Amino acid sequence: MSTAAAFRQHLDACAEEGSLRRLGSSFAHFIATLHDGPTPVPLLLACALLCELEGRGHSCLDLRELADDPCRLLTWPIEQWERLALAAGTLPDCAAAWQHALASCSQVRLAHEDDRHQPLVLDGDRLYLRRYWTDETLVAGAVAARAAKPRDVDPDAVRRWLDQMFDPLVDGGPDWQKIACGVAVRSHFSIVTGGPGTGKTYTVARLLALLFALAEDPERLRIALAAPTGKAATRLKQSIDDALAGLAARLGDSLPLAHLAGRIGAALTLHSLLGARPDTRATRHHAGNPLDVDVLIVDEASMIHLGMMASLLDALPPQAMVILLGDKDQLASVEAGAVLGDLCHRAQEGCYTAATAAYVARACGESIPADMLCGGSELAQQTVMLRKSRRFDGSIGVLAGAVNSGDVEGARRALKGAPSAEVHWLERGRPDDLLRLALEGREAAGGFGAYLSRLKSHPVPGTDFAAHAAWVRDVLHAFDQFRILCAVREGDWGVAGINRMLERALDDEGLLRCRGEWYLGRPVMVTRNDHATGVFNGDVGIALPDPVRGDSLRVWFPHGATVRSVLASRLPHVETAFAMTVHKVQGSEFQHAAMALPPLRNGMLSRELVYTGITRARERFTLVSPEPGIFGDAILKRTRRASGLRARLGDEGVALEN
Ligand SMILES: Nc1ncnc2c1ncn2[C@@H]1O[C@H](COP(=O)(O)OP(=O)(O)OP(=O)(O)O)[C@@H](O)[C@H]1O
Repeated sequence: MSTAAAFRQHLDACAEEGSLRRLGSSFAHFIATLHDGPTPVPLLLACALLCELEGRGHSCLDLRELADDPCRLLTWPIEQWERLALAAGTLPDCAAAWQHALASCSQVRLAHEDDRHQPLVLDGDRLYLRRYWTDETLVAGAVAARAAKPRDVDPDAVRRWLDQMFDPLVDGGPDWQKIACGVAVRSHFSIVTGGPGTGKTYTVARLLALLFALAEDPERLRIALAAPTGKAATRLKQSIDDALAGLAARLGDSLPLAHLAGRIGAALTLHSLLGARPDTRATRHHAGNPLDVDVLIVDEASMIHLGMMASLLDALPPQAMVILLGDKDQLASVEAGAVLGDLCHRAQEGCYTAATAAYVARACGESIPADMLCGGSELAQQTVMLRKSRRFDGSIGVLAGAVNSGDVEGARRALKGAPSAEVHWLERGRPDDLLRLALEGREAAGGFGAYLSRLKSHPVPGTDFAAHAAWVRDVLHAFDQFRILCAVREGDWGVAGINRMLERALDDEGLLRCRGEWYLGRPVMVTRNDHATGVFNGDVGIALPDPVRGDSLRVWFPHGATVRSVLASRLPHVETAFAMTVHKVQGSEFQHAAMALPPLRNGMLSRELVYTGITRARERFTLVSPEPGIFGDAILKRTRRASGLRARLGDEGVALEN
């Protein structure tokens, strides 16, 4: 048997025992079928590792890191790597040698060469699956071009309006919200990033008002609002409507803002905006059939994966401006890429040029601190980080800040609040503690108490539709007061186990009759997009009676200011949602969030995951963990995702910590 064939068998064995993704060994086999003669072993290994890392969200294989520190790259123990390396025989010993070994393979395209539809692309010391290289190239190109493409604005007019919209800061400047508006309005691409409650939507509402004020014909300005999930889209629209209503009152007759704001349609999910087609990556809107918009605002941009960002930018007409809103420190998308994190890589430092500072001084009346004038890419000039939280000025904010900066001791101190405090830690907790929190809360009518009591007051069948819809809205709202957030899916501390435990307890206590698959009050999360019923992955609804036929259960979902429903039996792809993974609650907030960390160190635990979980809590946050050390370990571990976006945008900066 040739060395290549023997190595392929070894990859199969690794897939069989679960140490490598099965897709990785299958892809290596596929590549071998395209090769005349025995396939070079480094190519087979690179294919398997590329797929392995793609499954963990990386967009490419970093050959430099593979050569220098494969265990760090793969987060494998040394023995696991050595076993694979031994089976591979002699491997290239540096990034240049890896490049050389791969560049001669016919299945690998060199980025600067003509495309012959090879499945792999080698770009410097990064190896890509073709699709990710194409997406990354498109995103980098579109972002750089749009950020550099100026809009024709009069800085003095911008200043006049901004001064009307913002009060001078009492605690000193700079007013980053004002700067964000001034900067965004001058180009076709911008980012407003900031933690929860820093005023991203407050700011973007002012930006919209500014655009109306500066437009020659504001009546014709086409504005679209979008977010990755239905829930985030609904929140965006609600927050923007509220902020515009407040601003309209402030601006009075100087701008017919209430009238203009009324013309902004509902916020859509990105899937709906782009016209995603079932079971394909194709969308109705693309460069050949662009979106019909002048201004696109996209919230919760940290959840957008590379492929989606590529589709979004491809579908934007050249004259449209796009503004991304999001928290760069939150968990990245489930799928490959950490696009917002990459684009905002230097947002903390600012990296503004003297020209930006001069524009900001004139258009916003603000001065950028000297230590932020280190110069940077066109994108850096269009990126503004909001730094002051208006919502989290108490313990939740202190905790989130400590976690975000990797300050384990500070985070531990912040967590040690009393049971009645905003933040509380059940060290050496057990799954039963989650049960108690869910059923009793930390105070009267906490946990799911409000939700369970609203459920009981359901109208009799045949009541008018409006009363039924009001009750459904009330139940959905009450359900959002509390949620259990899990880091993992499996085991006693995973969503499946905790949901089962809760259903049993609710049934035992006679609070819900959790018998069979569907029961009245079952909260569910959709796990797959279904165009036929119009529900999307991540949508959360509750099984409640039909308004007419009381014995038939429908699942009710929030739908803008109203509700919509689907017959429960038409929703095969759902799971119970008393407990949800932190990934799935991104874009949502709860009055009280209780986060469960599992007892074992797990690849899923990271600083971003803990930070995202904490910042889902509006008023109360409880951490339940059986092993105190896990929390500290988690916040010291940063998510690392290989990508070439930073380098392409000229914002590489410092290397990522582990
Ligand atoms: N400059 C300001 N002056 C007064 N209130 C403000 C200001 N900025 C924000 N707020 C208020 O702070 C709260 C949070 O603002 P906003 O919802 O815009 O934050 P956000 O960053 O979008 O939050 P999230 O990430 O949770 O969506 C809102 O009640 C908003 O009205």
